[in-house]
Amino acid sequence: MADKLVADKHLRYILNLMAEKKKESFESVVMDHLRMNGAYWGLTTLSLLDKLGSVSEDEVVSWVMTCQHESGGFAGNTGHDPHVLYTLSAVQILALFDKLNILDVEKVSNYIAGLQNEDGSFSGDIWGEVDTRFSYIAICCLSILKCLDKINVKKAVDYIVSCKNLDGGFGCSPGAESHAGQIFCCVGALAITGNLHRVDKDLLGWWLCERQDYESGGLNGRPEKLPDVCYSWWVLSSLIMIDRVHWIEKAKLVKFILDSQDMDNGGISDRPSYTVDIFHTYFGVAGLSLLEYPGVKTIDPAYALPVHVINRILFTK
Ligand SMILES: CN(C(=O)[C@H](Cc1cnc[nH]1)NC(=O)OCc1ccccc1)[C@@H](Cc1ccccc1)C(=O)N[C@@H](Cc1ccc(O)cc1)C(=O)NO
Ligand SMILES: [Zn+2]
Repeated sequence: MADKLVADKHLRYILNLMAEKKKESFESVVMDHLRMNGAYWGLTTLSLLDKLGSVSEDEVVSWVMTCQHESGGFAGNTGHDPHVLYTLSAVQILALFDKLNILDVEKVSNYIAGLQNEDGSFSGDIWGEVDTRFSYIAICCLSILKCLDKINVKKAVDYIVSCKNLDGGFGCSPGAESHAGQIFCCVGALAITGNLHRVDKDLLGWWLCERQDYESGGLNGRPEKLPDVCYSWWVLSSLIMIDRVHWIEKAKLVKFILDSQDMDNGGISDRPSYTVDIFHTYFGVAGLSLLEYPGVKTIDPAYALPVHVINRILFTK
């Protein structure tokens, strides 16, 4: 049982992973093709713990830039194919280091805008898979780059609203079942574009607060599923964006996350006494940030970046 966040252990866990990356033994962290996402998860966790200064900014930034494709999009690793998933992670990493100025913003924003379809939806890459995940990624990325005017926001919003279900939730496409991850994407995109009035906050708030497991205090992603630390982010950020976070028991959720830590070697797993990974370490710390845990910097629920980073981007020239 844990009674506090062992931040120093998590710091050491992440720095070891990054050091391992140098030895290219990447399998132990996240699959090679997800490396850009893994870097975003690790670096954002460091930033939330106010330890971003522990890594070499030049080394990280120059590696990120080796992943940019001629199309303007970013790949999950050097030489891989570009995809919006990795393009957002790359832009978020540059934002963390206040290095957006090194980007050819025109090229990156054209890559993303080029993936909007006639019906307002977005494809993830040139192969055309459509999913509301990609709507969120496109809107979040273009908003950080201050280029939302490059897409048809009205059509994008109308497409997202067409994915709203009778339970108040959202799925990956029209008629697809509600899932907390997709709900985060749709609510986040609506929040960024100032369209939260299109959400039925009480109906959705009810579906979301039902995700909390009475026994463990953890949150699951769908009815009947097991609670999982990463839903501390997908469900909680959605509840905060629609102003219904008081409908869950925060203290019990804090305990669920703290009990999922590896107290000796650092890292957080998807539930108590399982194997840790960088993905759940990030979403556990981000969840604690949303729960205002002491010593963790505040994260923005829509942009999934520290609030001081968002303020620097959106409210400076
Ligand atoms: C691709 N992916 C997932 O599918 C995770 C898997 C999982 C973790 N815990 C339970 N399942 N699921 C996930 O992120 O679900 C949230 C979500 C679902 C749909 C849309 C948006 C978010 C994880 C990676 C992962 C794989 C396997 C084990 C742990 C992490 C992932 O990269 N998630 C992305 C979001 C995402 C989600 C699903 C995708 O098909 C692609 C991307 C993310 O969080 N980026 O910052
Ligand atoms: Zn998980």
